[in-house]
Amino acid sequence: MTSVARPLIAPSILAADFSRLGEEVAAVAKAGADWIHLDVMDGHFVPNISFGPQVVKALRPHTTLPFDVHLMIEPADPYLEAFAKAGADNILIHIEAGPHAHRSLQHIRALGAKPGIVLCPATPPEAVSELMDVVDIILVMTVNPGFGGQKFLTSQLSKISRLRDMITRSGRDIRLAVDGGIDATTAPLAVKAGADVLIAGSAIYAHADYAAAIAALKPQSAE
Ligand SMILES: O=C(CO)[C@@H](O)[C@H](O)COP(=O)(O)O
Repeated sequence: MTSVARPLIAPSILAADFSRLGEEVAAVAKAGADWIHLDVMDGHFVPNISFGPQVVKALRPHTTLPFDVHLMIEPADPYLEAFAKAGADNILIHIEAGPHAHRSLQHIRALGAKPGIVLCPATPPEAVSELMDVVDIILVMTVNPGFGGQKFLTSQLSKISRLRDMITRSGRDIRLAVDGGIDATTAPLAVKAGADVLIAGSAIYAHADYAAAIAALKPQSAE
């Protein structure tokens, strides 16, 4: 297994208080977050609905941190430009959400955002092997997407390790993110397997002290 020091922490606002989203974004930024993770759900690709580009745009003035926008929508292509214009820095699409991921990722880069690809738990790491030259971020879902507060799937740890090896072999600077059930117990497992971005909703927003919650996700060796 590979160990990656100093993982980035990206709070998922899905677990925030939606009646005060702007304040919630600013609060985690102040508490030491590195990115803000925004989950976009369409009620079709995943069985839940969250928000669209207007909310991303409304939140943009509340922090200068990068916005990591995870599109759980199918199709994604018609909406890429709207999310880029709304202020998304990273735009991530699912490999399972359409046949032309390569084209979509190139489009995201042309829009001026960093392209990312997301894998559901059932998808093998090799599914993204032909995309290594066009992605800046690979996101391994450690739960089935659609809801926060689910249990971390330890079955995904070997996938993280294999993707870390694929990234090393590519020679490219690709971030390897994990999302779903990340807390103080599972974060070190994901980092040991090779993850360098930890996305967490409940483990941060359900905590009274956001700074302490973010610090608790950082492995001791990364302090
Ligand atoms: O994309 C998703 C869920 O589909 C995640 O970003 C969750 O929002 C993470 O929530 P926790 O598992 O950390 O509560």
